Amino acid sequence: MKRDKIVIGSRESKLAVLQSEMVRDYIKEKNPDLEVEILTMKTTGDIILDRTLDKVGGKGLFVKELDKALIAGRSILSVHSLKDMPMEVPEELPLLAFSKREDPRDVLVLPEGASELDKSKPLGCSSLRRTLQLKKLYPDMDVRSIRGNLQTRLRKLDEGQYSALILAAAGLKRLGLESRINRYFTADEIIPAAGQGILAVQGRKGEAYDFLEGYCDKKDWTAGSAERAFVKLLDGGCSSPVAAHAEILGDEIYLRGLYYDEKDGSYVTGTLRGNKADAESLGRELAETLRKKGENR
Ligand SMILES: NCc1[nH]cc(CCC(=O)O)c1CC(=O)O
Repeated sequence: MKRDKIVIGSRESKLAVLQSEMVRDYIKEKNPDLEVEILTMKTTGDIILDRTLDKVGGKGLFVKELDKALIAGRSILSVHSLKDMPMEVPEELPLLAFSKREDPRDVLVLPEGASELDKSKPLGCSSLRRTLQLKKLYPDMDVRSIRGNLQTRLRKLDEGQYSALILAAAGLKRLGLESRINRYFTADEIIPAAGQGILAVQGRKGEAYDFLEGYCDKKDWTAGSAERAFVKLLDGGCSSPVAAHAEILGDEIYLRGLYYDEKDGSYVTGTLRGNKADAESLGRELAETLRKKGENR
C-alpha cells in the first residue's frame, strides 16, 4: 500500500520537536509526495519534575507514552534521544535506525554574562553519572540536582541559583545555543551516557519503512549498539549512572565504560579496543571486566 501521510510521535519539549523535525525533513526530502506530521505528547519524565530521575525510578520514563501511540496506530514512528531509550525495547516496537551522531561530549555552561566559575555556588546537573564524575574534576564544589527541559534549566542557571550546569553538547548545538558552552569535557573526563548525541527512530513490527531508506548511519549504529550492549549487561537504564562511549576508527572500535557499584557508591572505568564487527560482544566484554574489577577492589 502506498501511503500519502505518516505521523511521527515526539515528546513536546523544544529539543524533542526539533529532533523529530530533523527526521521529518530527511523523510520529506527523500519522499516529496509524502505528508509528514509530528504528534507531540508529554511523558512521565516531563511531568514529574520535583525528583531526580534515579528517585522517580523505573525505566523508559521518556518513552512509554510514545510507545502507546505507536501501538495504537496514532503514529508510525517515534523519534527519541537514544540515551533516553531503555536497553530493552518491546519486541513489537523495534529500533529501525540511528542518526549520525551529534557531538557526544558533556559541557559546562555558565550563567549569562559570567566569564568564570563561581565556586561558592553549586554545579547543577541531572544525573548521577555526571555527579559522580564531576566530584573528581571539581572536588571542592557542591553538586546539586536540577530537572526540567533545557530551557527551564538554563533559566534557573541565569537566575543565579547555580555556578554552572553540565549538559550534553548535542542538545545545545541543535538548539543553536553552542555559544553558551564554556568548556568541553573530553570523553575521558566525563564518559558520556550510552547513545548520547544519537537520535533513535523506532517503529512498529510488520510495517514497511521504505521512506526511511538511507537514514541510518552505519558507523553510529555500530557505536550506539556497542554502548547499549555494555549498559544492558550491567542492567542500567536511563537513570542509572552507567556510562559508555564508543569511537569507530577505521575498522577498529574503541570503547570506554563506567561501572557503578550501588553497594558502596564507588565506580570504576576502563577501555577496550577491538574489531568493529564485534561491537556488541566487546561492549559486553568490557562490562564483565569492569564488574569484576569493581567487585575485586
Ligand atoms: N536527559 C535529557 C536529554 N536527553 C538527550 C539530551 C541531549 C541530546 C542527546 O544526547 O542526543 C538531553 C539533555 C542533556 O542531557 O543535557
